[in-house]
Amino acid sequence: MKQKYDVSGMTCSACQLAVEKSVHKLEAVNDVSVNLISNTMSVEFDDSKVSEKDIIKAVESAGYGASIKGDSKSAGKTSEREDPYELELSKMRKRLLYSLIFMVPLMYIAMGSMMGLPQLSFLVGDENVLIMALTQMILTIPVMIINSHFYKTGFKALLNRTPNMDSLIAVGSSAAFVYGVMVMYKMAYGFGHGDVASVAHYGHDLYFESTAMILVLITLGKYFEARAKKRTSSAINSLMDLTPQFATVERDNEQVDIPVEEILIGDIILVKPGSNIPVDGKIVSGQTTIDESALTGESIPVEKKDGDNVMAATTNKTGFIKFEATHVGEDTTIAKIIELVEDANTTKAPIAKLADKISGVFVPVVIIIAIVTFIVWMFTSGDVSLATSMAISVLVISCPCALGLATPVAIMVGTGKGAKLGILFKSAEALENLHNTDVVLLDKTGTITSGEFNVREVISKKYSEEEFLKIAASMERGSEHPLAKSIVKYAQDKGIELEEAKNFTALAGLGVIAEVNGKSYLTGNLKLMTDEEFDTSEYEEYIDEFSEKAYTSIYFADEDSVIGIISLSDTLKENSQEAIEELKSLGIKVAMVTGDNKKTAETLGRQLGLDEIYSEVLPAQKEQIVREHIEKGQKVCFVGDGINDAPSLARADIGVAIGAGTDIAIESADVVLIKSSLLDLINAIKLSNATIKNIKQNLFWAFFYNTIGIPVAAGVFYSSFGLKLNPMIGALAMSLSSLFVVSNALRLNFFKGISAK
Ligand SMILES: Nc1ncnc2c1ncn2[C@@H]1O[C@H](COP(=O)(O)OP(=O)(O)OP(=O)(O)O)[C@@H](O)[C@H]1O
Ligand SMILES: [Cu+]
Repeated sequence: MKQKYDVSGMTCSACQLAVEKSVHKLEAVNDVSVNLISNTMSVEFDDSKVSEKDIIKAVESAGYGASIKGDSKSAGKTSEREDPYELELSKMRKRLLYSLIFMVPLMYIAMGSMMGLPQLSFLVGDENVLIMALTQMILTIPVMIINSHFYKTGFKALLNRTPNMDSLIAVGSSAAFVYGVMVMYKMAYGFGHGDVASVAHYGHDLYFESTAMILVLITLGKYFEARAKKRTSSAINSLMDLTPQFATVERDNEQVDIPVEEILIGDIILVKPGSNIPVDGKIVSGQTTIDESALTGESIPVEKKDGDNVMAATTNKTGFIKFEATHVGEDTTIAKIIELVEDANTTKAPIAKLADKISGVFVPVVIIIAIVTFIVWMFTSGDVSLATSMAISVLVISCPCALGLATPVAIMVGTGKGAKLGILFKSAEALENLHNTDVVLLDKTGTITSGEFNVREVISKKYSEEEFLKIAASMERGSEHPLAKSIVKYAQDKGIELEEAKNFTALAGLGVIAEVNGKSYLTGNLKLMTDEEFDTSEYEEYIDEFSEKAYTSIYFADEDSVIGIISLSDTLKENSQEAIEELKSLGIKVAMVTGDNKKTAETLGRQLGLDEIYSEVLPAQKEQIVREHIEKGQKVCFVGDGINDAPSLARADIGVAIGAGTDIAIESADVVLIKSSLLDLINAIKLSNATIKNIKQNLFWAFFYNTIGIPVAAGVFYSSFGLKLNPMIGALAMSLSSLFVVSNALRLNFFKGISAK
C-alpha cells in the first residue's frame, strides 16, 4: 500500500536523505521519497510485513518526527487549515528579534572600537581586555540559547552519523565559541603571570561575534527562504481558497450556517448569487448560471437548472439555488485536484537523483575538508587563529540546501503553475519528462474532436426510418460510446419510444450485440460486419460518399443481413488544428490513432496535416502502436480520453488524459488537461521545458557556489591573492545561496501559456 506522512524537523537535503535511508532499511518497504518543500514522505510498503508504527519509528530513529498525513483532524479541512509556513515564520521572527537584543551591543563592543566609536571606559585598554572578552561571551551565550535548535538538531544528527546542514552550523559556531573561551584562558594566564602586553592583542580575534553572527545570519537566511517557500505553494493555496469555509444548510426546516467540513451527503445547501459552491452536488430547486472557470477553464458561465450537477469551488453567478450534496470532503472534484497536485510533490524527479547522491555525502565531506584546512594552516602558518577562522568559514559557507532544494522547489512552483493553467501533473517525473517528447500520438474521438456526434444520415433499405431508428437506439441505449449516446438522443428527440434491449454485449473497438423485441441485432464497424460475413455492398456507395465528408458510419444487421447504416459527424475541437501545428513547430511528430474507419480517419488526418495515421485499430492494438514507437527509441506521449485508451496511456512514456474523459483514462494518465483543449498540451510541454531549464540553473548554481565557495573559504587563494573569508561573510553567502535557488524557482510563476484565440 501507499501512505503519505507529514515529517517534521527536517531542515535540509541531508535530513531528507537520512529519513529516506532509515525508512528504506525496513524490510518490505519498496519505495520511499521525502519532499523537503512540503515536508511530506510517501512510502510504498507491504503492510502485511511492516506496520505504520514501524515506519514512524524509523523516521524517529533518524531523528525526526512523523505522523500519518491527514491524521490530524484539521488536515484537508478548509476552515482549520493551519499554515505550517506561517508557524515557522513567526517562530523565526521571534528568534531574530530576541537575538538582536544581544547582537547589537555585542557587535558594538567587538567592532566599534576598531571603527573608533566611543566605548565604555571599563572595556578599553589593554588592562581591561579580559573584562571585554567576558562581556562579549556573556552577550553571545543568550544568542546561542535563542538559536539552540541548530545545536539540538545538528549534534543529534551528527551523533546519528547522518550529519546535516545544522550540524555544519552547530560545529562551526561552537568551534568559534570554544576558540573564544580558549583565548580567554590564555588571557587569564597572561594576567596571572604579569604578562599583560603579550595577551592584549588576543582581544581582536575572539570570534564570539562570529558565533552569534553565524547563527543570526543563518536564521535570517532561513527566514527569507521560508517566506519564499511559502510563495511556492501559493498556487495550491489559491485553489484551496476557492471553497468557502461556511455554508448555509437546511436542517429540520431551519437554515443553519455550518463549517463546510460538517456538510453530509444528502444535505440541502442554499447558495446565493455571487457565492462559491461549497461541495459537489445536484440542484434541487432554482436556476442560475455558474462560472466553472476555476475547474474547467471554460470562461463562459454555464446555465444550470433542476437536476444539473454543480461542483465545489465554482461560482454561482445569477440565481438563488438549493442543491443536494453528493460529494463532500475529500471526494469533491476540487479536493481531488488539490490532492493530485500535492501528491505530485511527494514524488521525485529523476533529475534530482544526482543532487541527492551528492548531498548524501556532502556534509561529512565538508567536515573533513574543514579538518584538513585547519591542519594544513596550522602547520604552514602556525597561526591558530587563522587556521580556526578558515576551518569555520569552510563549515558555514557550504550549502547542501541549495543542492537539495534545486529540484523540488522548481517542481513545486511548476506543478502549482500547471494547476492554475488547468494542467495537472501527477508526478514530478511527468513534469520532467514531457519536454523530451519525440512523438505525440493522439486519439481521435474526444481528443482531437469533441466526441459529440451529430446524426447526419440514416439509411435503411429494409425498414422505415422510424422503425430502423427504434431498433438502433434501443440497442445503443446500453452503450457508453459517444456514437451510441448521440444515436439515442437523436431518436429520443424525434419522439421515438425505445424498447428494452436484452443480452447486451459491447465488443470493444467493434460494436455492440443486443436483442430487441426477441430478435438479435448487431451493430458496429465494417470490420465487425466482415468478420461476421455480412454482405455490405448494398450500402457501399453511401459509406464512400459519407467518408469523404469525414463522417463516421456504423452498420446495423439482424440475424440475416445488414438492415441499415447511420452516419454521424463529429466536430473538430476549436484549437486542435492550432495545437497540432504548434506541436510540429516544436519539432514533435504528430500521429493519430483511432478505432474509426480508414477513409474517415485519412480525410481528417490530411486536413490536419498529421505525420502518421493509424485507423481501425482495436484497443489492444493502440497499446501495440505505442510500444512500437517506444521500441524505436522514441519518447512517446499518448493523448486520449476513452476507456479503450487506458492501456496506451499507461504504456506511453507520458500519458495525457483529457479532463472530460473517462475516469479510467484519467486514472491511467500522468498528466490531465482539465480544460480538455489540446492547446494545453503545448502549454504542458512548454511548462515542462521551462521547469527543467529552471532546475538546471538551480543545480548549476548550487554546484558552482560550493565548488568556488569552499576553496575560497579554505584559504586556497590566501597565499597568492590574500583572499581570506571572515566566517561571518561565509554565513552570509550560505544564506544567500539557498535563497537564490528558491527565488529563481519562483520566476516560474511568470510562465505564460498560450491560450485560445
Ligand atoms: N456502441 C457502438 N455502436 C456502434 N459502433 C460502435 C460502438 N462502439 C464502437 N463501435 C465501432 O467501433 C469503432 C471503434 O471504436 P473505438 O471506441 O475503438 O474508437 P473510436 O471511438 O471510433 O475512436 P477513437 O479511437 O479515436 O476514440 C467505432 O468507430 C465504431 O465504428
Ligand atoms: Cu544551507
